[in-house]
Amino acid sequence: MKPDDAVSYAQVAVLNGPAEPLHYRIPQLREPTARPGVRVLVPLGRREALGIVVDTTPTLPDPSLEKGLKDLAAVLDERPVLPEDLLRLCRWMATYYLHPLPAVLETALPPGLTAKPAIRYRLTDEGRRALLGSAAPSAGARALEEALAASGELGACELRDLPRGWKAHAHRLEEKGWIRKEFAWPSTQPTQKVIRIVQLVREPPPERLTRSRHLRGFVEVLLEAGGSCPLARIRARVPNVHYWVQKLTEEGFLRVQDREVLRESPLAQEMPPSAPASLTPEQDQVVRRVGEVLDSGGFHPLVLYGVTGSGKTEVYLALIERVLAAGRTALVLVPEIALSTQLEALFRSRFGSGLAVWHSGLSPGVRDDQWKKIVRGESPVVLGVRSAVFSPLPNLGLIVVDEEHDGSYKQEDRLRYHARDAAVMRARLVGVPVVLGSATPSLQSIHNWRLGRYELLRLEKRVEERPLPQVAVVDMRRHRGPFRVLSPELQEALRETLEQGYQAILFLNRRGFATFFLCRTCGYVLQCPHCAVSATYHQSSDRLQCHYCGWEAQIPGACPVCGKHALIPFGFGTERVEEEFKRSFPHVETVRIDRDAVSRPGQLVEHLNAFRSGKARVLIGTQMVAKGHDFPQVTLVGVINADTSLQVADFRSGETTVQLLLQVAGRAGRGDAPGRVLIQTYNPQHHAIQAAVHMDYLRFCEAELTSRQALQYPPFTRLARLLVTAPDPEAAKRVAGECAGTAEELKEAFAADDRPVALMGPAPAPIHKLKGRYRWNLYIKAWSHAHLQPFLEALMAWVAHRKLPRTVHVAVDRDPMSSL
Ligand SMILES: Nc1ncnc2c1ncn2[C@@H]1O[C@H](COP(=O)(O)OP(=O)(O)OP(=O)(O)O)[C@@H](O)[C@H]1O
Ligand SMILES: [Zn+2]
Ligand SMILES: [Zn+2]
Repeated sequence: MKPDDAVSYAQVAVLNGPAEPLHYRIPQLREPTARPGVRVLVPLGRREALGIVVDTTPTLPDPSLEKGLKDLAAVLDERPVLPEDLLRLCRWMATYYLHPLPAVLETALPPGLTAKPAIRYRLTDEGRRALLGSAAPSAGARALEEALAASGELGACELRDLPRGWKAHAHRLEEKGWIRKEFAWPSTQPTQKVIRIVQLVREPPPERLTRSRHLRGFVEVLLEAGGSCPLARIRARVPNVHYWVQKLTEEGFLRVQDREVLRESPLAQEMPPSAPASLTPEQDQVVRRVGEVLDSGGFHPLVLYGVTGSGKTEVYLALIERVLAAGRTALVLVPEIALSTQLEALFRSRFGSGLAVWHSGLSPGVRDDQWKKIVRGESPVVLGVRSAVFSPLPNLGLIVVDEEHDGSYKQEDRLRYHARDAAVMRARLVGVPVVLGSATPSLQSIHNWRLGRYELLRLEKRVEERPLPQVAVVDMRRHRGPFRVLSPELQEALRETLEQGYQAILFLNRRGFATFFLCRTCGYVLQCPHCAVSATYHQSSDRLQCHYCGWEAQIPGACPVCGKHALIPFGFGTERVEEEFKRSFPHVETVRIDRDAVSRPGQLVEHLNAFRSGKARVLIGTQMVAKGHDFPQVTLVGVINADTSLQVADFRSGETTVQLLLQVAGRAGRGDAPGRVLIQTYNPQHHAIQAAVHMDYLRFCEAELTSRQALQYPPFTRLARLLVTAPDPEAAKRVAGECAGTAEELKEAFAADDRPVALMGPAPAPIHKLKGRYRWNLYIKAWSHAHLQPFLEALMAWVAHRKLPRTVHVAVDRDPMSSL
């Protein structure tokens, strides 16, 4: 029974329901009780929907809501699936990214937890006795009772076939305690794995052991295993094991227990725990400083600016060990699966089964199990990509964001969140330190350090006195033909490196063979029919492919515009690099890593292993190979075309180019031999390229910040993008125009209020058409978050009120990283 002062209203975010949470009455339910973070079933219109309780209150904010208020239909969890801090994080994200809260919660939870359960009714013992002879009031009720009496339990299929009236009766029977409602997640809840553990409670007397050889064998296996072991292990050595288990259990010598086995990441390797290396003085200093911060408690953002190969990972490990020793938990984010698989082996060797891994390469079943381990506190360390920021770690003590500058942390569809920013917010909500590590920290983090908001910690040297690599530029304006792919300088360097027995990485941020097909007669470029981008040619499949929507086609014999047979391939990607390399070095084994060559994480690990073991001597790849990897035998890195990221019309292109170049350069010389880097470019004097050559990141940042300030770009201002898309080009243009008109009016009102806001656009997005939808951008700039937030809220309120056609979408991209 509920005490009188108990809460009686729940605010529920209804999945696939309205953007705003709805109120429901909490009925005098039996256990479990409704509280924030649990899943519930609620009536919504004529259906029953799944929701998450986000708040409970004793009164309604507005008494007039009472009318028409409905009861929660069922509470599905005994313990919250979302702990309090995560719920707060989700609410913050819904506000900040102007995204419906139910959709945010759906992003935060593993897929298995957001599916709607099926209902089953089961007859209780009491019900079985009472039902006989009870008078059912309707045909539906009678049918329900008969069906229950016949089978004892009814699932969705059987219930569907019952005549009307059974629902109300089921409710009555449930109130009386005659039937019990149960929930099952049939399709998404993968079958659980269970193992049977046998435990020796006391040893059988020696005279019995001497009498039976099998019993002796049975007990020996158990004793060898330290008193308990999986039944399967005994079965392998002793016949008739079930007979013995039953007999010994009855006599009180044994105890049998079923234990749920949680599935692990398929990429995890079990390795004996490795002893931590002794830290370098620099590493030690950093660990001590963060240790102080951990001891004093509270939110504290730190930037760990450590050059490539300075041993940041070892610092993270030492910090995590401290956190674990204090009985708390730690979360480590990495930008990509490729990096997760490298760190996973290392982390596993230190933390064993205390490590949970989280990325999209895991099957839904494994993800559900990792989630369970985390919630139960069985995995105090979580390593994962972007969405791991939602790991339900209890008692969180530290968050680490590795390669914090990396653009992969930004999700570019649906909920357009930045996992690094979300991680910082989570650390703030929980009140713990957050370490943002990188050899090339984002300008935003450098800016926050200069403002005194973040503390900067540095690792200026590589471990073991290893030098940073020598970087040189190859001016590609002098080279023609195949030399445009591999310049004579790079070929010479490759030859030397391979002769000395070392390895090389060739980096190009474009996959495929040729990046476009041009008609030599009329100049037409073959395009994807669904996107306004040129189609890439893939030689391995001899087909054209769109890298944005996946469209594929044969190469047309003639130009679709002028009909001449004059189509020729231009530009090149990783596939062509591999071919050119093979032409010059036919006997050298290579491995290619890009999204064509590795379609699943298992393959990625295979390729990385082939390179690590030395079976492959040269690694060719896209940005998947550029960062974080630690291959000690690599002494040469070749950047095939440093200009690809400079060509992007974006105020961040300088920053991303330097970061990319320094990161990929940092893969060279991480072992005993020094490394060197050749950067092929058509813009040798560009300041971003020069900064990479001189490895002078901080000076680049100073210059770049000065120019950003002059131009009033982030991080000195706050930016949002309104992205309007529609299948009809006119509709997209019209709605973008209307949004801009409303934004103009709002701007006036804000200006009158001394809250200046600037607008840019509307303009067609650089990729004007994507997956069959036309796209328009409107940029909104403000000088503080406090001004931008209400502006965006007002604008989106107008959009919601305007009731646009269903096919037109208006999305907010907060702190946009991409202008495409
Ligand atoms: N104290 C130490 N003594 C000896 N070797 C170390 C020490 N700390 C780290 N290392 C080794 O140095 C190498 C580089 O370390 P790590 O991969 O952590 O670099 P990083 O700082 O993360 O670089 P990047 O930014 O390029 O990812 C690894 O092989 C690691 O095992
Ligand atoms: Zn043509
Ligand atoms: Zn396309």
